[in-house]
Amino acid sequence: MTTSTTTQVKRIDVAVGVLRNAQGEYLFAQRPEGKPMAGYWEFPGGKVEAGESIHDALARELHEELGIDIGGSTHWLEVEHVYPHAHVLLHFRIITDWQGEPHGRENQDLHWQRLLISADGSVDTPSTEPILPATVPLLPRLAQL
Ligand SMILES: Nc1nc2c([nH]c(=O)n2[C@@H]2O[C@H](COP(=O)(O)OP(=O)(O)OP(=O)(O)O)[C@@H](O)[C@H]2O)c(=O)[nH]1
Ligand SMILES: [Mg+2]
Repeated sequence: MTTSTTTQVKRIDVAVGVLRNAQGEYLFAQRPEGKPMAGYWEFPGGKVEAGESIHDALARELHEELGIDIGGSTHWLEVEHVYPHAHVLLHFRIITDWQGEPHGRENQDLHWQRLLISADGSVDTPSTEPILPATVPLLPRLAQL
């Protein structure tokens, strides 16, 4: 029996795919109804299952969510974030090589967006607002790659 009154939420590993096309645009997806933080935009991806590598989880998630098959993926960075609904460790990987045309297989809207840095150093993403809070601070770094 536990005597603690605090709720310990287990940290979840999430594989996140940063898809960049030949025009230098990045793919965003809108979280569908029924998921936590529905309506927020994100990079596609999802939870890593037991025994999976991050790359394998990403390949599976992008097939499930977008109907594409990725070639390689390159580690970019990791970010930890605590939401009311979850404590996540996000593993971002960059992908430039895939087969198939991404389409929303879970009724999510998709949008390819160029990342332009504005005068104050932030990135304008007018077509994909709001973006998940843990992902927003990474956009200026991505725009400079
Ligand atoms: N895919 C993705 N998830 C992100 C990003 N930023 C961020 O904080 N997250 C968080 O990471 C978690 C991703 O889990 P998910 O609910 O999408 O997982 P999933 O695709 O396996 O969904 P499912 O469990 O409904 O099948 C969420 O808590 C989400 O808020 C991001 O840019 N992309
Ligand atoms: Mg997902």
